[in-house]
Amino acid sequence: MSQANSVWIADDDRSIRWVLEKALTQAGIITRCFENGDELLGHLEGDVPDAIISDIRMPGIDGLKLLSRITAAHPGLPVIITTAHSDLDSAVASYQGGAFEYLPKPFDVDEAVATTQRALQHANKNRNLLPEQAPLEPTEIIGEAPAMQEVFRAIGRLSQSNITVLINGESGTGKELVAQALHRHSPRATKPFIALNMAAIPKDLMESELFGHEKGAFTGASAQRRGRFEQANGGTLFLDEIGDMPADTQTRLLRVLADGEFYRVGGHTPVKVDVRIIAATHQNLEKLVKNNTFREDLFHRLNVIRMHLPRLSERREDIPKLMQHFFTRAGNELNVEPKRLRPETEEYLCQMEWQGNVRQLENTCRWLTVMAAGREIHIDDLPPELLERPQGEAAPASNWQDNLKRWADQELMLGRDKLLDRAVPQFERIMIESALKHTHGRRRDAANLLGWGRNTLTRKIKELGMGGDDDDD
Ligand SMILES: Nc1ncnc2c1ncn2[C@@H]1O[C@H](COP(=O)(O)OP(=O)(O)OP(=O)(O)O)[C@@H](O)[C@H]1O
Repeated sequence: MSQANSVWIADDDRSIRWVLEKALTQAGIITRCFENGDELLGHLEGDVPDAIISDIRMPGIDGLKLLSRITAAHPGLPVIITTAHSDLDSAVASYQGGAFEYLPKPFDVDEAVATTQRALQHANKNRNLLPEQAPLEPTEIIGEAPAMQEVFRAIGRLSQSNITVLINGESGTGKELVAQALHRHSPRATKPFIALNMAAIPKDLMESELFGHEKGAFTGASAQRRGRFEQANGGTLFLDEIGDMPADTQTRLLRVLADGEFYRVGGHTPVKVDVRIIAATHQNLEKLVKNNTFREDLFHRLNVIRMHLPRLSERREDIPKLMQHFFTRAGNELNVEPKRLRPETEEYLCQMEWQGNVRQLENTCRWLTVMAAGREIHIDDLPPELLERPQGEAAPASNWQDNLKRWADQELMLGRDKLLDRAVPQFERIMIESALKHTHGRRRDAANLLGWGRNTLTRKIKELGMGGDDDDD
């Protein structure tokens, strides 16, 4: 099979085109230059190179649009984006659009050549891809919030490495999605990505699940079985909820990481593997180490690069886009037109807590796609559990004004009126109850604490139907 060796360059700057062409030709790469993206696109209809280098800003179609057109028409064709604005946004956008790499300008010529060579190697690998190991279906990661951009940047930076990564974040924040992206953008992309959730496997089966077993190793082991480590050989093993891994398994895992080999359960021959580990947890591993439930040495092995995924309520600005994305997906899956949110519904959903994070949001969109009658989603269409405060969720005492505001907004959005008629009596009732509790039922003292006269308090108690005899003083 021929080696990938041709690169197309789109840049409106003549000197850049010249420098790149010269350096790449010297490195034995066949180049072709275009002054802008439109010209390059035009030629793509007749011929396809092995890699593309494109500037981000050009007259006509810009580099990012060009990138999305190319990846749509030729998935797997590596595109390197060069940018004079090595700012976050463009880097993130190029990652999201599927750039192979971004080169901030002014770039070092040797670096540009090395990056191009890597892109060509990648193209070679894709060509030689074994049909049995299809690459993962890429799932777009939505995120414009600064913390998510930080995550994209890290994925970009780590894209050529095999380094161990530890991802922290609550359940449903997208840890597995990020682990997949790390894999897809790594030199192991064409090898397996195996995900395993420690919390979901019974303790006694964990070792056999990870390391496999020999025939007869235990009752029920009727045949030899390869474990996840062997399945992931050459690729990535994603260990979710690593904090739930039992102590014995932690010890074995540590040994595999140190030696690159292990024994199947009941086996005597070591099995060699080359596996990249990405671990994730919603727990505070440092705390588990302090409590002696997690091995400190294992923690240090895993904690090489740390990534944090914020709760959805800490990146509310992403909610509208995420919902749009999930509606489109659910619409496609169910073969119906994607639902749309009315502005007040969107506003209402944006201020919710989303304890289950992105997963809960995704499930809600799927539910709405099935259940909502019309194309537009009204607040009334929302599932009942979203219209009430979840059970057991107490309003934080220090921030009652925010909660009150949220309540008022919610009532108004639901089309209710005469809010004060309900809110003021409730407010007074709470104040009176607290004051009376504090004074063990002595009304005179309670009235003082509240700043009312004694008679006012008595009247209010009567009006509010709070009952009880005038018991005191
Ligand atoms: N930023 C995002 N953009 C698009 N989809 C997302 C995003 N984050 C999460 N999702 C989707 O939300 C769901 C939950 O994500 P994922 O399984 O990666 O979370 P997790 O943190 O690994 O959860 P758990 O710890 O409970 O396994 C998945 O269907 C995933 O595709």
